[in-house]
Amino acid sequence: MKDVQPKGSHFIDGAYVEDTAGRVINCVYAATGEVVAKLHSATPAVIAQALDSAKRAQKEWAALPPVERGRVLRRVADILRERNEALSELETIDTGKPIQETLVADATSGADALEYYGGITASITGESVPLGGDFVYTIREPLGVCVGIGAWNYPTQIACWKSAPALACGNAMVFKPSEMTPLCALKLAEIYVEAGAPAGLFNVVNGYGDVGAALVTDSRVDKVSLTGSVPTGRKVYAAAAEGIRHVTMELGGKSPLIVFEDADIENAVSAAINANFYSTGQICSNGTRVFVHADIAEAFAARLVERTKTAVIGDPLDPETNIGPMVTDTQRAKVLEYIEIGKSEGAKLLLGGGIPAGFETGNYIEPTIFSGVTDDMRIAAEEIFGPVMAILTFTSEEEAITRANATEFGLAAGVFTNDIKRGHRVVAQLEAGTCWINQYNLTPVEAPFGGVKMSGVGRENARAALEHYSQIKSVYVALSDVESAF
Ligand SMILES: NC(=O)c1ccc[n+]([C@@H]2O[C@H](COP(=O)([O-])OP(=O)(O)OC[C@H]3O[C@@H](n4cnc5c(N)ncnc54)[C@H](O)[C@@H]3O)[C@@H](O)[C@H]2O)c1
Ligand SMILES: NCCCC=O
Repeated sequence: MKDVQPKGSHFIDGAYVEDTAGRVINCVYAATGEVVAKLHSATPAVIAQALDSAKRAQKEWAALPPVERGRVLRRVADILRERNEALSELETIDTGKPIQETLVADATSGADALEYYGGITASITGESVPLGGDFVYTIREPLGVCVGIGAWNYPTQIACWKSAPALACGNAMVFKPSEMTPLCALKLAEIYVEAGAPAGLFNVVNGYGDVGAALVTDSRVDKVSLTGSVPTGRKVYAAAAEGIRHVTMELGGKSPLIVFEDADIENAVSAAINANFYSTGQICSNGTRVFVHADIAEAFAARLVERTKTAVIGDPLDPETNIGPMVTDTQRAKVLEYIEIGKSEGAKLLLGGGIPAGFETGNYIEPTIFSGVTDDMRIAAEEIFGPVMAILTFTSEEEAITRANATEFGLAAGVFTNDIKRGHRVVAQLEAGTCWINQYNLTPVEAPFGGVKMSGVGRENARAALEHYSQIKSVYVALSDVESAF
C-alpha cells in the first residue's frame, strides 16, 4: 500500500499542524482492515488556531476584486483535474469506493464545483431598486467564517461542494471531515494554497463529533453547513440556533424510484442499480424504495437480478471492480442487521444478503435485493445506507405518489415512464428536493441539490447555494429632502 500518512492531522494557516494530545484517529483501508494512516483529533488549541486564522484570512480574501477570487477557484479546479488519478486513489483508500467510480465522480465533481463558482464569482452582485426618485441598492455580502462538516461517503466532493460557493461569496471555511475519512480534504487544503488562496482561508481540522460540536457553537463562526445523518442534523441545527447562525443541512433519505408499466425496463433497471449499488449503496439520495407497477414487476426483478449477478466484487483499487467494501465494519454490521430484519419481516430475498464468499477480510457485503416489501417494513421506512434494495409493487399512479410521499424524508425521487406528461405530473406531486425523470442520481453542479422535510434545509450547487453563503445589505439613497413631523 502506498504511503498516505499526512504530514500532520490538520491543515491550518497554510501548513500542516499536529497536536498529539488529541484522541487517535486510525484511518483504515476498508478492503483489508490495514491501518494506513494515524491522525489525532483536534484539541481546543488546534480549533482556536483554525478559527483565528480563518477570521483573519476572510477579511483579506473578501477585500480582493471578485475576478481575482474567481481566478483562484478556477486554478483549484485545474489542479484537481491534473491530479485526478492520485486524488482518486486517495479517495479509494480513504473510503473503499471502487477506483472506477472515484476516477469519474469525486475530484472531478469537486473540480466542476470550483470551476462553476470560480466562473460566477465576479457576477455575485446586488441590485438597484428604483423608488421614483430615491432608490435602494443592495450589496451581497459574505457571512464571515463558515464551518463545513462532512460525511464519509464523498469526502472530496463534500469539501468542494461546501467550500467553492462559500469562498466565491467571500467567506473563509474551516472544514471538519468525517473521522472515518480524514485524508482527502487535507489534499484539497494544500491545493487551495498552491492555487493562490490566502493562508487560513480553507482550513481542515480532523476530529470526532465533539470537534464538530465545538466548531458549531464557537462565537467566531457565522454559518454551519453539515452533511450527515438526521440525528446529527438535529443536534447541529439546535446548537447553531443558540447563536442564530446560518445553516445548511444536507441529511439522509429513503427516496422512492417509481417505475411505471410503460417504462423502458432496461433503463429503469440501470437506474435501480445506480440508485442502490453505486458506492456500495452509501449515497444519501439513493432510490432504495423501488416502486414497480405490478404488471412489469416480475420481468423487472428478473432482469435486475440477472444483471446484478454480473457485478464484480473486488479490490477497490482494481479498475475492474464494480463493488468495493463498505466504509467500516460497523457500517456493514448495521446493514447485515437490516438484512436480517427484512427477512424476519417477511420480505423475499431475491439476491445477496450476506458476506460474499472469498471476501471474509475487509468490509464486503453482497448487493442485496428484496421483493414483496411493504411500506410498514423497517427496510422500507428507515435509511440503511448500504446496498439493500427494496422492491414494492403498485397498481395506480395515485397510489404510487401517496406511498412514495409517506416518509419523513424528502431528499430525492425518480420516475420512469415513456409518457412525458405523466412524468411531469408525478414529479410535481413528489415531496423531494431533487427529482429525476428517466434517470437517477446524476447531480451536476448546475442543478441545486438538497432536501425537503427531514432531509434538510438549504441547497448546495448552482446559484441557489449563493443564497446560503451570503447576506443582503439594503442601502436606501435619498435624492430629496428629509420630511419630518416637526
Ligand atoms: N444530503 C446529502 O447531501 C448527504 C450526502 C452524504 C451523506 N448524507 C447522509 O450522511 C449520513 C452518513 O454519514 P455519517 O454517518 O458520516 O453521518 P453522521 O451524522 O454520523 O456524521 C456526519 C458528520 O457530523 C459529525 N458530527 C457528529 N456528531 C456531531 C455533533 N454533535 N456536532 C457536530 N458534528 C457532529 C461527524 O463527526 C461527521 O463529520 C447518512 O444519513 C447520509 O444520508 C447526506
Ligand atoms: N453525488 C451526490 C452524492 C450526494 C450524497 O451522498
